[in-house]
Amino acid sequence: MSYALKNLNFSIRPGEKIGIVGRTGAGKSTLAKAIFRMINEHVEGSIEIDGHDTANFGVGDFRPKLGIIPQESTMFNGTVRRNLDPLHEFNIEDMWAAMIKCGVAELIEPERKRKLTGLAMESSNANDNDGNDSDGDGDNEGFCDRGRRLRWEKAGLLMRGLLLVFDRKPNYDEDYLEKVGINRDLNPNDSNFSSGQQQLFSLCRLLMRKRRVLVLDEATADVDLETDRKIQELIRTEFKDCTVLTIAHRLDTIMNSDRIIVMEKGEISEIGTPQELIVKGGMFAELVQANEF
Ligand SMILES: Nc1ncnc2c1ncn2[C@@H]1O[C@H](COP(=O)(O)OP(=O)(O)OP(=O)(O)O)[C@@H](O)[C@H]1O
Repeated sequence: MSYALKNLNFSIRPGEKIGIVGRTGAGKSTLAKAIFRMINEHVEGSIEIDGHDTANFGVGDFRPKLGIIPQESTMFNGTVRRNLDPLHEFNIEDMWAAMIKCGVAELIEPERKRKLTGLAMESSNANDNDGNDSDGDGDNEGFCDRGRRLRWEKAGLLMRGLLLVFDRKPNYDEDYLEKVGINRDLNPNDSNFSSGQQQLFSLCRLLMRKRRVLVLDEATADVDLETDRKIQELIRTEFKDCTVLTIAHRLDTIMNSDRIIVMEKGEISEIGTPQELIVKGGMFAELVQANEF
């Protein structure tokens, strides 16, 4: 029998960021599936997490500790909200915070940025309606109100600035989110979202759930370079304590990894830091030189 994976023997330290590369059919996705025990037949050897052989656990015991963004991101029939939280595990605030971080919020509410900066204007207009010289006696009450209004506006802007600096979000309520479309129905069969945008949804799901081991299988293959960079930065900050295995087709995506695994015909042909592998002059160095990603 010919095996899709063979002679694999390696350890990954807690919190390590591992990039996995290799040519098509080298066994990268099979490795990810093996970690998740999505392959159970014809398996020899063992995979241990925290010193425990995963074969001794029920899948339900350890899968909640793992997270994966597969090559093909999936959208379900149902609302945006159901797509992110099918089991109703999260409150709306946490969901919205994750959506903002991943850029999903802007997909369902394209005018989000404008609204954030425009709110001060709205509050100013609201004051105009009920604050200006309301008794009509022509005294300088309007002037006083204007001064007060300006102070409120400044305080509002300052508050918004602080919220942004500390990465907090304004208090969005259900009505507001209903209006921007969190309960909008998505039909996976129509072209509501591009495949890159669907990958952002998958990332969002992952961000809401704290997993200790993550596997990203070409998770950003369909997003543009700029978005990919932002996502990698997000992964570095949000998942800094997690062990992350990133299968990538783009050099940029994995160049900041702690170590790189190069797969070839189901085996590990090279393993080491990116610098070590470049100096070594093997397949990884060739891929870098040819920029073959
Ligand atoms: N379910 C399966 N049954 C039999 N062979 C399989 C199965 N899944 C994958 N293989 C084979 O295992 C090998 C590795 O496939 P795998 O999808 O892991 O490669 P990969 O490195 O992820 O490729 P790609 O970059 O194209 O996604 C291939 O030869 C493939 O044909």
